[in-house]
Amino acid sequence: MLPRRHHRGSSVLLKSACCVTVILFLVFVLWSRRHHNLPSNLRTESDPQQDDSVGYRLYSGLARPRQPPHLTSLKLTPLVDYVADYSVDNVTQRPLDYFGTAQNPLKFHYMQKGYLYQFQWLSASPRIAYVPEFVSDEDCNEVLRLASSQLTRSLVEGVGIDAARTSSQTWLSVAFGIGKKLEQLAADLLHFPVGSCERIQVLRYQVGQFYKAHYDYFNPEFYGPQTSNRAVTVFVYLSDVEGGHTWFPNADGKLELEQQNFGGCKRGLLFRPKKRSAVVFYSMLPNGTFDEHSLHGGCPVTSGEKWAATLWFRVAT
Ligand SMILES: O=C(O)CCC(=O)C(=O)O
Ligand SMILES: [Fe+2]
Repeated sequence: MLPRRHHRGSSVLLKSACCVTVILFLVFVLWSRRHHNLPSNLRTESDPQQDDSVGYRLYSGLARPRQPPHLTSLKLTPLVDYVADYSVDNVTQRPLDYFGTAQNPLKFHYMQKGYLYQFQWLSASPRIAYVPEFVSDEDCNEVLRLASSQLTRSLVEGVGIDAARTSSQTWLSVAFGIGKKLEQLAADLLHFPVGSCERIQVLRYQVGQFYKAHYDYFNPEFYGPQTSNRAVTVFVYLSDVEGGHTWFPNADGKLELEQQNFGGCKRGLLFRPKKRSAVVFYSMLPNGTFDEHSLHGGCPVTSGEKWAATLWFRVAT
């Protein structure tokens, strides 16, 4: 009898141990599913440790990852220009359908004219990519040196001075010097021809200054017929600052216009200004029409100065 009792006792113990292991395993699976594919710089709204120290922040509610299975092998494999392999986008003349999402960024490196880019596709609607190191520190400083003595209050196109936009700014020619270099870098990245970039806008936001959500594209409904239009914006951060995120409220898939609501900056996708990095976003859909999801703005700066350069690339319409 004794050995049998002993046996029963140890089997109960074994069963409990199994249960505990299964429970621990389930807890681990649930935990890792929640954190799977979330890079350390990306937190969802429900995460109390919201931290965008590396550059961008995601609020929950974005569309599910839309990554074709044949692309999984592309992630983080260096030094290959994958771009050549995929179907072409009418606006950029570059391949389409290689987007990731903010939850699951599609990251790759590629060489372009001697520059090694790390490129991350974060959103398909609107189409947004992030380039963590787009320009050098020296390039940023050179733009600031040239721009800082020439600033005037920013205007809103077709309106003039407006409470929707409170920054200061100046313009850089793309014909020579650092302006030419920036255009060349961005054109190489986008595969747009040099010459399709407008003169470069250099912006300075001081504490409390912002740019309410707007479109870069000139909608012919409001601005009349356009012979060319802004297809894509390369927004380059030239300083580190607190606040001043670039905000895409409709990157959560909902088309709610928030021009009037700067209590916003709490939905969609936000990029923390990080010196040397760039956000690339498209105002046009691949078929050349206007993308309503490309609504974006600059959130108020909370400490320091936000400096940035805007490069708008146009296509004929
Ligand atoms: O300041 C920002 O983050 C956005 C600026 C912008 O949208 C623009 O220059 O068109
Ligand atoms: Fe803009």
